[in-house]
Amino acid sequence: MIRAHTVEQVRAAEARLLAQLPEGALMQRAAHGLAHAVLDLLGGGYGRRVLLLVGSGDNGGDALYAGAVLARRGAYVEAWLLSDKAHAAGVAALGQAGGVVRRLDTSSASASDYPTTEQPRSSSRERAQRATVSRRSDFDVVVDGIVGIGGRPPLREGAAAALEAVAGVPVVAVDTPSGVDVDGGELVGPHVVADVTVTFGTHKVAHLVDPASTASGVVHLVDIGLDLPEPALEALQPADVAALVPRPGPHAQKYTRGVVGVRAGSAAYPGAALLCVAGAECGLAGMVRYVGDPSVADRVRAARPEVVGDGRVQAWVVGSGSHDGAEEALRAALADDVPLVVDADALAFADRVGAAPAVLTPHAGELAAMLGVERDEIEAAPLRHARAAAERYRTTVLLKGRHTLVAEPGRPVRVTTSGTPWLATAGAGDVLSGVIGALLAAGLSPYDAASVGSWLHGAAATLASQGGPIVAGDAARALPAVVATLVG
Ligand SMILES: NC(=O)C1=CN([C@@H]2O[C@H](COP(=O)(O)OP(=O)(O)OC[C@H]3O[C@@H](n4cnc5c(N)ncnc54)[C@H](O)[C@@H]3O)[C@@H](O)[C@H]2O)[C@@H](O)CC1
Ligand SMILES: Nc1ncnc2c1ncn2[C@@H]1O[C@H](COP(=O)(O)OP(=O)(O)O)[C@@H](O)[C@H]1O
Ligand SMILES: [K+]
Repeated sequence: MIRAHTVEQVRAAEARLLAQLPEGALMQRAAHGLAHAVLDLLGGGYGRRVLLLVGSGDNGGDALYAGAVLARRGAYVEAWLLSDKAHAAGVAALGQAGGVVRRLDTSSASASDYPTTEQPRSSSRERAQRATVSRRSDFDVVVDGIVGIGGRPPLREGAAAALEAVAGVPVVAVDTPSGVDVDGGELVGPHVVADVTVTFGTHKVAHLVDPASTASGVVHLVDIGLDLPEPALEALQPADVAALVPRPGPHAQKYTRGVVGVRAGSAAYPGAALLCVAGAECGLAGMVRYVGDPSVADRVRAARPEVVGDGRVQAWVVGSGSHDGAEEALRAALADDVPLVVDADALAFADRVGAAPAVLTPHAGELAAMLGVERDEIEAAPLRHARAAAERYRTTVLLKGRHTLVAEPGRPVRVTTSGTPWLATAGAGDVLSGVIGALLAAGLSPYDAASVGSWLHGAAATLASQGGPIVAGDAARALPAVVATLVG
């Protein structure tokens, strides 16, 4: 499991640890982890050219101490101090290791004000090294130590101008890309876009949740020994999914494995019925029933001979492509008093679900309609809105997107990091609702069914895609192979 904690949780854990350790020990752990990640990225230290952007807090301290390690490994390291309050001991350490420190006046900053070739007092060895640093774009890497968990977004003007001055150089962010909303994962103004983020102790919400996660690049976690409580957010990993995926026991029967019923599709959208059934037929439940318009039911049975008609089920999937039959389909499903997946057209009636165990599966547009806000507000703050919807409906809400979120009152939000943008294709959501229904029928809780189903759906898309285009049915067909690799 990958876990992410809030700034407040990290600070509390850090305070407990600091009380037991010699002064500065924690920052040294962080700085060494950071330096080694930069060395890995650069393939070594000698002859490499590193620029540190240093803010006023401990985030800058981490960058400066890491810079000292890199300088001792033979790198040319230059620090631009963006504040006159930069970490004093870190500045001294970098100087002693042979690094170059520049104090910048960020009050009048524009990108063109930043240093290019001219260098301050220096030894001949330093001058010789620096001769290779002829243009600002000649740095091999920028280490973003502007702000970490102490930052309040957006980035201040001076820091933003410094960034602009080195645009195009790969960036390693210290702890978080500076300027992002660390706990909310929102982007509210200028911020760093990192290639790699080296974080400490635990992931932060912004590393996993969109839109901020797109600014984090590859996230590398350095263990600094924090003892942490239940996280704010978690991302299932293959081993977690494998532990949760239902398997038939030696004496399994189709009924003990669970029966999933599908009330989806309509004469207007027969394909939704086929795709939802294809997801439900991933093999994780014992049987699939289909109930709907007779012409659609004929097509489902023709395509899928295993599918049977109405009868007892352990879970219903309702709404994908149901069109104007959604309200009636939801009413009929609710009458059975079993867990259900409420998708697409049925989401307009989500209030009727009441206390029934359920997974609501909106995309951003559907959630916008449910909450009475604009779609772009959901896209700018998916975590906030997924949580709000889970509270409003008192149930499990799965908000679809690049990093799908599963929110349930009182539980860490689960974020799906499997998948590929090729999955953004018509009907993919219908397949997802079917898979989640199968997992509910097999006995998983709504929270586990939603997060495991979403992970499998993303992994199946990646497997089917192989880096190229797919249609929704391709993801459905790849589901059994994904499950096989997990449980095999
Ligand atoms: N908490 C922990 O467990 C650890 C923290 N460490 C480092 O310490 C960092 C936190 O340090 P601090 O609490 O000193 O805070 P930061 O260094 O993250 O930032 C605080 C400083 O940045 C300035 N600032 C705030 N918003 C800004 C903005 N939008 N633009 C420019 N400047 C802004 C503030 O004036 C403040 O002085 C972590 O992110 C991490 O890098 C590590 O050294 C080790 C362990
Ligand atoms: N950029 C993306 N990267 C990865 N997955 C995506 C992306 N955009 C959408 N998806 C996934 O594709 C599916 C689309 O579902 P949905 O929007 O309901 O489409 P439809 O209504 O056509 O079935 C969801 O599972 C969603 O998480
Ligand atoms: K940073």
